[in-house]
Formats: sequence, C-alpha cells, structure tokens
Amino acid sequence: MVDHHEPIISARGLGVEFYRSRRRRMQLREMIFHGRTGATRETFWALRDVSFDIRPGEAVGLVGGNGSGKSTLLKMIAGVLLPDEGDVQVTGGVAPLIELTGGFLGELSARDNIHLTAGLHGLSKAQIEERFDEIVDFAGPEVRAGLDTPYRHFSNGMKVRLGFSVVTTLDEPIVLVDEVLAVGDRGFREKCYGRMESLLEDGKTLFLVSHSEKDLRRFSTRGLYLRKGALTMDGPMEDVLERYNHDLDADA
Ligand SMILES: Nc1ncnc2c1ncn2[C@@H]1O[C@H](COP(=O)(O)OP(=O)(O)OP(=O)(O)O)[C@@H](O)[C@H]1O
Repeated sequence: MVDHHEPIISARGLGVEFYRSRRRRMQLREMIFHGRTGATRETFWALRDVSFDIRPGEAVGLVGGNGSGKSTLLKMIAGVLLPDEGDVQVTGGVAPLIELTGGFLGELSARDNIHLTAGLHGLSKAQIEERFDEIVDFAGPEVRAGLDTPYRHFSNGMKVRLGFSVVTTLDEPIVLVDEVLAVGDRGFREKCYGRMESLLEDGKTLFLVSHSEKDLRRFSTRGLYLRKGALTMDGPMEDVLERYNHDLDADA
C-alpha cells in the first residue's frame, strides 16, 4: 500500500560539484620548475542547497535555463549520480528516460535491450513476453523493422520511441522524463501525451523536464525552478512559469 502522506522523494541540502577544465597559457617558469601541463582544474556547483519533498502521485515540472542543473537533479533521483553534499531519499523504483540512450547498450539489438531493461526493473520473463508486442507496437513500425539491429544504429527519434515505450511500460512508481518529447515527430508526441496521462491516472509520480510551457502546464501541477543550480522557487506550475518568464525578460 502506498502511503500518500510520506514523501516518495525527499531531497535535503543536495549539492553536486563538477570540474570545469580550463586551458590557459603556461608560464615558462611553470614549465621549467613545475612541469605542469597547462590545464588547470577548477570546480563549480551545478546544484547547491536543494531541498524538497515529493509525495506519491505528484506531477512535477522542472523549469530553468540551459545548464541550470535540471538533468543533474534527475540523475540524482535516478541514482546514477551521487551528491557531493546532502542527501536524496527515494522510496520507490525509478523508471528514468533521462538521456537519449535511455540507459540502453549500443552494441545490443533493440530486442535484447528491451529484455535487459525490463529485467533490470524487475519484470519476470513471462511479463516481458506478455508486454513485448505492446512495447514494440507503441514504438512504431520503424522500430519493429529494426528490432534485431544494434541499438546504436537507431536514429535519435527511434531511440526515443523505444526508450519512452519501455520506460512507461515498467511498473516503477516514479517516472522521469527529460526533454525527450521534443525529439519525436508529431504523431508520436500525441501518443506520448496519452501515455503520460494514463501514468498520472494510475497514480505514478512524474518528473518532467521540458522547455515547452504547453507540456509543462499539461503534465505538471507543481513546478520547481532551478536557476544557476539553486532552487529558486517551488510552487504551483502556473506561478513558477510566471516567475521564470519574468526573470527571462529581466535578463534579456
Ligand atoms: N559530468 C559533468 N562534468 C562536468 N560538468 C557537467 C557534467 N554534467 C553536467 N555538467 C555541467 O553542469 C551544469 C548543469 O547541467 P545540466 O545538464 O544539469 O543542465 P540542464 O538544466 O539540464 O540544462 P539544459 O536545459 O541545457 O538541458 C552545466 O554547466 C553542465 O555543463
């Protein structure tokens, strides 16, 4: 039984620090006395001091300019990146579509990738067999025709079709979708919208990263606004978009 009062995702003081390599001109003295290579490494915080609680069934949209830390935050929720500061507790399985590749392996065929991913997310062989055709049907005829080709030969659109289809067929309670809807063609996008609506009806927790206000309004009631790695606002989607647009106009 899902407890709707306890958070399913809880982030406290999250911080991620990355290296930014910067080449600079070497001083002759450094070359002679220190043998340096000329590359210095400085760090920056891609996210800092980010705290929030998400309850089961919430539909959250992540808003923010390029490089503001949205994908980094999703990677921490998915558990593929560890924070350097703070802590994130996730009390439920996560189905992430956070990179074009969807975590699929390029050398394996699409067919093997479906089996592998579904198996890693806890579906039994029988369940995978049962859902296989539905997954491929949803992904479309181009994907069906390429089922036995290595995944790396897929076009970006085909990768997203397959990734979205697999990820939304898993039984995980949390679904992360990072800016992938923009890659599919219009026909596929419409199908994705329908699928996302049924995920929400099923009570799943949805995190959506998008630069499309229309998509954010349609699929999220709550907005988190990241600005240069800081959580600047957490509130109703409509208010968050208003603030984000206000800041964009002010920065222009
Ligand atoms: N592995 C990494 N090493 C170094 N820097 C990184 C790494 N991953 C991300 N970054 C940097 O961290 C910052 C935040 O990146 P992130 O991808 O989270 O932004 P975003 O908000 O998703 O942006 P966009 O809207 O452009 O997709 C950027 O400056 C990015 O260059």
